[in-house]
Amino acid sequence: MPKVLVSDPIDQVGIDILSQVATVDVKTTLSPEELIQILPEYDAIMIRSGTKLTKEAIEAGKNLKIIGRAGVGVDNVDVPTATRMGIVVVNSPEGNTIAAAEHTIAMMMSLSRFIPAANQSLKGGKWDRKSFTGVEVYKKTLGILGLGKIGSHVATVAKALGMRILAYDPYLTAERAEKLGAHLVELEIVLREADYITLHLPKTKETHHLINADRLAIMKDGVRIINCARGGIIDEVAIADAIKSGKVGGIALDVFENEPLEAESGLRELGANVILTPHLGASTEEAQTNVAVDVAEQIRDVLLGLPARSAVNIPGLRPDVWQKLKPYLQLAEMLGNLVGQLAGGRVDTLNVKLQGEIANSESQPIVVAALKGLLTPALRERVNFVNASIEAKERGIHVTETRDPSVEDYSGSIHLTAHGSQGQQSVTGALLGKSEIRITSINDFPINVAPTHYMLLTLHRDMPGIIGRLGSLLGNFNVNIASMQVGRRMVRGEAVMVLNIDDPLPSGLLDEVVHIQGVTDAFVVKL
Ligand SMILES: NC(=O)c1ccc[n+]([C@@H]2O[C@H](COP(=O)([O-])OP(=O)(O)OC[C@H]3O[C@@H](n4cnc5c(N)ncnc54)[C@H](O)[C@@H]3O)[C@@H](O)[C@H]2O)c1
Ligand SMILES: O=C(O)[C@H](O)COP(=O)(O)O
Repeated sequence: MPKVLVSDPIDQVGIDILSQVATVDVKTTLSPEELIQILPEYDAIMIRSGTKLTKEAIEAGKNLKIIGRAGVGVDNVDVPTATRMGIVVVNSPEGNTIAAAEHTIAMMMSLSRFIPAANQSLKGGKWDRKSFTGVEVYKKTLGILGLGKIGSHVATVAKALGMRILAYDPYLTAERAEKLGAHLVELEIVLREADYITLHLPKTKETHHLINADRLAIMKDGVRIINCARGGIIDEVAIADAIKSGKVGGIALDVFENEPLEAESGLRELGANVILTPHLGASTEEAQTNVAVDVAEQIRDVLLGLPARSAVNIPGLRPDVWQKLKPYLQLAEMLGNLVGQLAGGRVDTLNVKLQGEIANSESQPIVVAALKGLLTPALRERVNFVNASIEAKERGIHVTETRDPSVEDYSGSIHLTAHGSQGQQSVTGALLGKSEIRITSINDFPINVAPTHYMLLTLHRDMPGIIGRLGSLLGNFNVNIASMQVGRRMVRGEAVMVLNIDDPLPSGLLDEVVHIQGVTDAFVVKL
């Protein structure tokens, strides 16, 4: 049974799903060193934001097949290292959207009405009404930085509260923003005009300290800022100074540059207009059930050899799409392997052409499967669907894609052309029925061959006696021929012959095959 480590608190429903297929160890208090020590034992790990999967930790996880993040942000996972090691990284992109958006609205209302401070005062024995006169959000301007899933829900709710919404998101269309009742504008306009600013961006190099002293300076006096996205998008020193100077009227932070927030952090010292929560955005019963089910199901599926639906480092496939594509993925992988072996030396370019009904399908998984096949002779089990593209890129293999829905020889077919140090080779394959794989052309010679483990291919002149001479040669070396096919474009012209053989070709025999009169080239293929 595979082993799964759960290293952050995850809803029991997720553990139950994992237990269907794996031995599950829940260890939520591991130090980074302890994690590195035990990670080699595990096939999968399920985490939240608490566990840091650094390069060193992932490299220690020699047997890891999948990292499951029960939540959205994968900034605590070194995804490039996981990808290079062929480890799928999955998350739950939508499971906690509503929870995080509602926490944001709660933060905005709490900032406006001093609810946490008033509560603390009352419980401290006071009846102080004067200190806690708030402001209304109605008719105020809310600036949303990042109008993705959470930002969009915040916009919808804020609109219903009567707010004017400005949004900054360079990757979004103005039409999408308008549909949400938001005006898409430049960052500077949001900063200058908003009464409230809320962040819903990923943490990236560009968003690091997006809110810094210079940007705080151009904001409206008394602006209130909410960050339920990621620590580090706001410069914490700059914002603390802006609170102290009165430039900023209030801040509500759920996330911090360092988590857990240091005991001695200056943020803890600030007054009633500063609200801090310990990364609670996703902490609702509903969200925790959603993300646990979402991610545990993906870990279970990957351990069973099925695809993940929301992988961040390979194209995720819905089960129905995967069912349809699966035989084509096998076909593409076989063809990639075949064309790579025919090409022999270094391959510089691979063209993947999708023909017939498959031409309108999602191409990326098929391209990845072809690359996996192409690289398998060199990399063996080191290459998989996760790292095939990156391995190909690192080897300088340029991939092009074309589509031709008009090809009707078979319902759907895949044509691969490899250019490399030893010239150009091409192969085509199709499905017979729903899933039987056939090689249907080699270097544009039409054939119809079911691929087998060992094959011998010749390029030769179509002339009497050549098949007999090849048959006798193999017979003399005790190589059994299972089937044979010849493909030619014209009588007595160039031809290709494919022999399915039961045994590997003895060493040295290929040279003798090439020396048969009329044979111009020969290849041994092992699939
Ligand atoms: N506090 C929590 O517990 C909690 C819970 C869930 C998500 N999150 C965090 O909230 C953030 C948003 O999550 P989401 O699910 O809405 O993500 P999302 O991917 O749906 O939305 C992010 C949006 O940010 C935009 N964006 C990216 N780079 C940008 C840039 N440089 N400037 C402006 N916009 C940019 C994208 O175009 C996208 O529309 C993430 O950082 C996520 O990790 C926090
Ligand atoms: O990115 C997320 O999903 C949130 O930050 C939630 O993090 P958590 O799973 O640690 O609550």
